[in-house]
Amino acid sequence: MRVELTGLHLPLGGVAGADLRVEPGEFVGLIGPNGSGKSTLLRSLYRTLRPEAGTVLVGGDDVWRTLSARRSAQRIAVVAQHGGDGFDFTVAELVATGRTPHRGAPAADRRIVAAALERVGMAGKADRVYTTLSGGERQRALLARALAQQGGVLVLDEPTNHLDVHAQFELLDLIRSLRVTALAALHELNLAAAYCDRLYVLDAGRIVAHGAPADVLTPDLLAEVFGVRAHLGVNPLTGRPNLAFAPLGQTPVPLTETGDPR
Ligand SMILES: Nc1ncnc2c1ncn2[C@@H]1O[C@H](COP(=O)(O)OP(=O)(O)OP(=O)(O)O)[C@@H](O)[C@H]1O
Repeated sequence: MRVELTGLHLPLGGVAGADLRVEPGEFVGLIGPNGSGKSTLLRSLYRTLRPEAGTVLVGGDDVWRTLSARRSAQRIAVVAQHGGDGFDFTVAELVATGRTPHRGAPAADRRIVAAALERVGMAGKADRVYTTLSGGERQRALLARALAQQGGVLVLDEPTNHLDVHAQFELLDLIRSLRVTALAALHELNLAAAYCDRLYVLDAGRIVAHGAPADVLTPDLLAEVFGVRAHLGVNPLTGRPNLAFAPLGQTPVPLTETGDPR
C-alpha cells in the first residue's frame, strides 16, 4: 500500500510544504533533530493532526477527506511514543484494541492477538498490566497491537527508544520481515542507515534531503542539519553505511591511509 504526502502544511511543528512518498513494502526512515517536526508529520498520517493544506493519500485514498477514522485505522497502524500510557490494560487487552477497527468475530480476534504477541516474543506476558512492563517490553506490546491491527501501513515514532542494542536489531529485523509499507521516525542514524531503504531528512519542518542512506547521510548534511562532524564509512560487519560522530570544531585525529588513528 503506497503512502503519499503532498504539499503538506501543518498547524504545528513548522511543517510546511512537505512532500514524502513510501512505496508499497518500502521501509522509509524520517530523521531530523529534536523538534524538527517528525512526530507532527507522522500524526497527520495516522489521522490525529489535520493538515492546513496538502493531501495525505494511503492506498490512493485521502486519509482526511475520503476515509473515515475507522477505514483509515484499517489501513494504518501506529507505534507511537507513550502509546499505551495511562491505561490499566493487560498486555492482551491492549493488543486487542488493535482489532477495534475491524469488528471481527471474537474467536478470530483472539487468535490474531495471540499470534501478534507470539510474533514479538510477548506471549508469556499477555496477562501483565501494561504499565508494569519495562520500556523495551512496552515497545514490543505496542508493536503487537499494531500487528494485530493488520493495516498495510505501519507508522513508528522512535520505535527503538528504550531498547538495548540486541533488542533494537530484533525489533527492526521484525519490522523488515513484515514487508509492510513502513515509515519510522528514528534518532539512531546508524540504525536508520542499516535498515531503511530510503531516508527523508526534516529540518525545522522542511524536508531538506531524501534518498538512499549512503547518498543522504553526507558529512556536509549532518554538519548543517545536526551540527555535528561526521565520518561516513562502511560497517565492516554488515557492509551497510556507518557513521562516526564528533562535535563540530573538535580537532580531527590524524588518520592513516586505512582510516585508523595514527
Ligand atoms: N501540541 C503542540 N503544541 C505546541 N507545539 C507543539 C505541539 N506539538 C508539537 N509542537 C512543537 O512542534 C515542534 C516539532 O515537534 P515534534 O514533536 O514534531 O518534533 P520531533 O522532530 O518529533 O522532535 P523529537 O526528536 O524531539 O521527538 C516542536 O517545537 C514542538 O514543541
